[in-house]
Amino acid sequence: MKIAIGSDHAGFQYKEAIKEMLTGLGHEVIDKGTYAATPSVDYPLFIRPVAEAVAAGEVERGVVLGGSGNGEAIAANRVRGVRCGLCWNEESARLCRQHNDANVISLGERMMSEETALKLVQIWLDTPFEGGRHLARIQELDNY
Ligand SMILES: O=C(CO)[C@H](O)[C@H](O)COP(=O)(O)O
Repeated sequence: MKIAIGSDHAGFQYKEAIKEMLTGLGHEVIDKGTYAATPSVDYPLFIRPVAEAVAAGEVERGVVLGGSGNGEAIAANRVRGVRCGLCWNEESARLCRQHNDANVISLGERMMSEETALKLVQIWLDTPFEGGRHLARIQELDNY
């Protein structure tokens, strides 16, 4: 799968770890930055390109990271066609695929261990969308 990834300074360390894991699993990863833990940078500048790549179909999925993941999810969801879920545990990662067909995941590096972050990305990648009653709901997001 082709996956775009981006973070600010606060998500940089996990971005690198997730990138390594995804590459090891055979995915093609497009890194939209930031490219170092310092200096401090503004997350919209690095998250927006991930979301736009997903919306344009250049990649199938996107991973965004920051300190909390909140602003990163907000930034990604400003792009039409993006459904970004902020995830904090295994169930939230599973549900954002099953119910929301989330094409972008947002994680907070200051909120969880690196091991958890890697696990949540794996779950989000492996879990299919349920469809059914959830299909009309996600369609209404764009049709409203
Ligand atoms: O999670 C974030 C936005 O939601 C940012 O990573 C966080 O706000 C950065 O904080 P600081 O400038 O204090 O390092």
